[in-house]
Formats: sequence, structure tokens, C-alpha cells
Amino acid sequence: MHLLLVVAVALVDADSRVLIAQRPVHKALGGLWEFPGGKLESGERPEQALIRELDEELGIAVQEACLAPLTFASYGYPDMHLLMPLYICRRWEGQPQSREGQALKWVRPRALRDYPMPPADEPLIPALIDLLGP
Ligand SMILES: Nc1nc2c([nH]c(=O)n2[C@H]2C[C@H](O)[C@@H](COP(=O)(O)OP(=O)(O)OP(=O)(O)O)O2)c(=O)[nH]1
Ligand SMILES: [Mg+2]
Repeated sequence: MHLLLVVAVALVDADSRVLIAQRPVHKALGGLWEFPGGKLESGERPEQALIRELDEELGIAVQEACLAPLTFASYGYPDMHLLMPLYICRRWEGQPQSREGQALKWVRPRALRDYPMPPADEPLIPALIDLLGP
């Protein structure tokens, strides 16, 4: 079994909307909507990796103290088992923009169900509804 550690974040705006990004079609799970984040590079701590990914993918600067653990996904894909901590963050510098051509959307937690997400992500939605309301 190959265990893959991926870090992801729910960025939350002043209207309690969450940012999702559409995966490029040529990638695994292409076209599905995901929480921003990615794989750790060697030697990185999870929070460092997330801060790097948010700079690369969205062009925003996040301080480590503004990342709080929310929940996690544990899901068996055919080729690997994904373990994905989901952080929550309400404070950052800059305006999230698509740095890698991915579509971005701010959505209320309940509306996440209207966007096809990877199967690992679906069990994470109730935690967001609990925290932020529908
Ligand atoms: N970022 C993110 N990845 C997710 C989510 N749900 C989910 O199953 N994944 C999976 C898809 C991929 O197999 C893996 C993340 O890989 P990735 O390709 O996005 O990693 P990365 O951002 O580091 O990009 P790259 O270096 O491969 O280009 O985690 C999610 O909500 N967010
Ligand atoms: Mg990524």
C-alpha cells in the first residue's frame, strides 16, 4: 500500500464561503473541484508545504499561525491511500487568483454538493457545514 500525504485548506471569506479550484483536465481526477493544496516535497513540514502551494497556485501569502486543523480525509484510491489533513484559514495577504489556469469558485458549504469533488472530499463537507453553517 502506498500512502500519500496531501495537505489542503478551506479558505473562508467574510461571507463564510469556501474557495474551491477545478483540477486541470490532464491531471488525475481532472475536472473535479478540490480544496487548494498538494503534495509535500521532501523535508517539508505539512504547514510549510501548504503555504508554498497557496503561493504557487493562488498567489496568496498565508502565515502559519493562520492555519488551523479542521478535519482530514482518509481514502483508498486504486493506486494509493490518500491521507489529507484539511486546514481552515480565514486570513491571508493578496487576492486568490488562478496561477495555474484552474477555475476558482467561492461557494457556501451546502453548495459544495453541486460541484463534483474527488470521492475523498465528500465526507469533509459536513465538517464545513457544522463550522460555517449551510
Ligand atoms: N489538493 C487537493 N488534492 C486532492 C483533494 N482531494 C483529493 O483526492 N486530492 C488528491 C488528488 C491528487 O491525487 C492528490 C494531490 O495531488 P496534486 O497533483 O494536486 O498535487 P500537487 O498540487 O502537489 O501538484 P503536482 O505537483 O502533482 O503538479 O490528492 C483536494 O481536495 N485537494
Ligand atoms: Mg495541488
